[in-house]
Amino acid sequence: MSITDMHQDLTGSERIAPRSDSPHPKTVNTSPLISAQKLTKQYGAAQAVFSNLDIDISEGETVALIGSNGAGKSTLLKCLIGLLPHSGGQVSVLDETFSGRPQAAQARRIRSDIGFVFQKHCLVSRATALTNVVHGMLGRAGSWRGWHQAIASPAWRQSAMEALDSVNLVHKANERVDQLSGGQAQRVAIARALVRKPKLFIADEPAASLDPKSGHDVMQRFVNLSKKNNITLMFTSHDMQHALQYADRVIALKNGSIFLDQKSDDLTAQDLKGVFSG
Ligand SMILES: Nc1ncnc2c1ncn2[C@@H]1O[C@H](COP(=O)(O)OP(=O)(O)OP(=O)(O)O)[C@@H](O)[C@H]1O
Repeated sequence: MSITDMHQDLTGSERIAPRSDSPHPKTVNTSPLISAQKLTKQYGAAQAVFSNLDIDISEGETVALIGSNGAGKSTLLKCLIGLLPHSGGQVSVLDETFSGRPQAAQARRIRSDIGFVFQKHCLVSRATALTNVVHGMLGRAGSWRGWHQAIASPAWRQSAMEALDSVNLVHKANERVDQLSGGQAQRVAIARALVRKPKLFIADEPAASLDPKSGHDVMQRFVNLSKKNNITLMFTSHDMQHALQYADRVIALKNGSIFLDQKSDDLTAQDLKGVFSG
């Protein structure tokens, strides 16, 4: 369902019921894993993308970041984990606190606790699913062994197989990624992120390239894995159904500010209407 269709469907203050197979209810630990105060980002001399944002994300939460094209979702994700320097304010993430950009050692520590999943899965298409999952270990000590499953340690290969198992793809371990469907490839990308045993998943439009059925399948698996392993998940999405159904909490950016920050269970159609209007 497109955003436009959803807006037409959602009228008044009608509540949006989670699907019966939704991962709700959720238990959420209260210690903040990410905390930003007065976060501001400006590219060069352009108008600030956002200003003075205050955000706290608790350990174990699943958070959807929504907003129109250009609202600043990807920029915010990157600023929150120090991949992009911010222009004002302060960020604490994974026990590292910085203003501007993290120091090199901080950046390494932060990155080592994050599993990334992107819209275009960014896998090596001519390599097997197993080798791609082993690639998740690149950046770890002795990581040259992460270039190919054949030179990976037995422990890493075992972890990679377990990660593939958790996305039900063990039977595809030795198939090249370019022989897999889009949904299967995205599940390999999730396994590659999971094998790092991260504390935080950062996912930019993880289901945007997929058809609706595969998109739901990938999101369902992704959220279930996050909950099972107590991994905090922040994902951006243009799909309101995904945001409502799979996130504990929805944050909407609009005109450089936080337009809405609510538990998904409490969100009404009326709340959502304004995110994309005006
Ligand atoms: N590297 C960059 N240099 C300059 N401006 C940038 C850069 N990256 C993003 N921007 C600008 O920052 C604003 C926010 O972009 P961003 O990609 O964060 O938005 P978004 O909400 O993720 O958009 P979309 O939904 O289209 O992916 C846009 O105006 C964009 O043009």
